[in-house]
Amino acid sequence: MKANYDIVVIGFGKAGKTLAAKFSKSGKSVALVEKDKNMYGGTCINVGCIPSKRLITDASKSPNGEFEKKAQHYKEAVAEKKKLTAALNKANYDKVASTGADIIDGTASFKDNHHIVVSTKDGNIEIEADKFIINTGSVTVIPKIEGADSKGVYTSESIMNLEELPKRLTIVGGGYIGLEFASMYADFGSKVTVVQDGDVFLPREDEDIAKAIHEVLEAKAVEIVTGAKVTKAEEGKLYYEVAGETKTLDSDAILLAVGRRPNTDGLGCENAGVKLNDRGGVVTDEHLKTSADNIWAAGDVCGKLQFTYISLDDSRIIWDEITGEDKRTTENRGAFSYSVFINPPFSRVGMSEKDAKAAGMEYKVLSLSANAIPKAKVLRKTDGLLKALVKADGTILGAELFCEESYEMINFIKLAMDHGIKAKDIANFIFTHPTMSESLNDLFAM
Ligand SMILES: Cc1cc2nc3c(=O)[nH]c(=O)nc-3n(C[C@H](O)[C@H](O)[C@H](O)COP(=O)(O)OP(=O)(O)OC[C@H]3O[C@@H](n4cnc5c(N)ncnc54)[C@H](O)[C@@H]3O)c2cc1C
Ligand SMILES: NC(=O)c1ccc[n+]([C@@H]2O[C@H](COP(=O)([O-])OP(=O)(O)OC[C@H]3O[C@@H](n4cnc5c(N)ncnc54)[C@H](O)[C@@H]3O)[C@@H](O)[C@H]2O)c1
Repeated sequence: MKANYDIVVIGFGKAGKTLAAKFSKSGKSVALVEKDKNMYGGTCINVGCIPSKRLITDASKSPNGEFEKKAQHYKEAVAEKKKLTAALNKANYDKVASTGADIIDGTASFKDNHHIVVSTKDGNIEIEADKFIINTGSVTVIPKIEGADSKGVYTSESIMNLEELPKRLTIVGGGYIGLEFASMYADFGSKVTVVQDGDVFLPREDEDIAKAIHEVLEAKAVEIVTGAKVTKAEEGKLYYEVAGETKTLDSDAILLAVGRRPNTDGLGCENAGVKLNDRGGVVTDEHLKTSADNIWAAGDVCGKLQFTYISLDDSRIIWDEITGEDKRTTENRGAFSYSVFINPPFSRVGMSEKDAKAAGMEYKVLSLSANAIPKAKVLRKTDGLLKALVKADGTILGAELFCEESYEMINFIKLAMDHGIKAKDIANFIFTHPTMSESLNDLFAM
């Protein structure tokens, strides 16, 4: 380890590991500082996307019959998930280390805009660098309620290590994590209740889509309570108020899923002239440069979109800026897409009908029931609804796909939108058969 580097990356997230490896391969001297050995590779592979999607996959294979059989299947799934994350953690470490970058185990804090102090198990070390990249991710928001840290209350991270399948699970929050875990634990065999603060279920989505998702969750016996003010958690009991009445929910586990906030605690940004917004996110320009001229920030820590693929794209933007190519920015990366991995998955790109109405745009809605798709019948997955929004000239404004394999199909539509491909081109595109994507022929027929 040296005391001086060209580039120091703080945090082993998606952007951080990508940039550390690329800059190191290009001949720069690079150090990557990570505070937790269990987090080599970041949130996604250790405690986020990959373990949750592995468990979601295994949940869909839960055996029929008595709860004990389901609980055993769940226990095995958790054990398998641990093996997968351990293997990925090692592979991520090896991949970066093999480029010659130094990986430093410790917690970094800025001393000024050219120096950090790293607190390691052997004491503090000071490191100087020409440039810094902040990639410290986000942390779970713990709501300010009595008993939030009591026994039986979990975060997404800790519940994925719980080996006993809860018979009854209460989830606070009906966002991405809340709904994915609701669908997953219901598939594993838990009786799930989701308690959320707002009055409207899935307020970001169109009403018909939210209704279709609600119905599918209800069919799995997931109960959704809206407009609730959660007040206390105690010995598995969740206390909340709805319409002025105090209610109690008994459960074997409570999952807190009310959001994640940028992780800038103790980073000493103020010492380096790096401005934060009122939610603690690092403020950047469209090149992801912070208010300090030699410091960039990528991923969840910016407090905007919290997705692995956005962190990866942030790495492209920073690479372009530092290497002088200056091509990609946060303004030109195209339509924003996402998938919620419930069963069936919901995926969206671009505008919803709600968005188009609010923007006062002229649009036409194209829709299709998942039940009309031959491949959906083959897969025995006929629940769902597909919607697309187009202008009169066939320009695609957005799509909302609630159907099996939508997480693959949505990427095709983003590509079409980013490259100005029109509805008629998709309506006449030759898809292989039988596939879920071929339904886009019918969906986009105007
Ligand atoms: C349960 C769950 C499921 C998810 N599912 C999906 C999904 O399906 N698809 C998707 O795209 N996204 C998903 N996400 C979101 C996704 O995981 C994050 O957006 C992404 O991992 C953020 O990556 P990042 O590059 O910002 O940083 P991270 O991967 O969070 O890495 C930050 C790293 O910085 C380290 N660190 C923090 N502070 C310091 C410091 N001071 N010094 C040194 N090291 C430090 C941390 O230990 C951590 O390893 C999910 C998240 C969760 C929690
Ligand atoms: N498939 C994916 O891409 C995926 C999956 C999981 C997580 N993520 C990322 O992780 C982030 C965090 O996920 P999340 O689900 O924790 O956050 P979220 O912001 O998506 O949802 C939080 C939910 O909690 C509700 N809420 C807030 N405070 C509450 C309270 N006191 N009581 C009851 N409900 C309350 C909100 O109304 C909202 O519905 C997401 O924003 C997303 O970017 C992505």
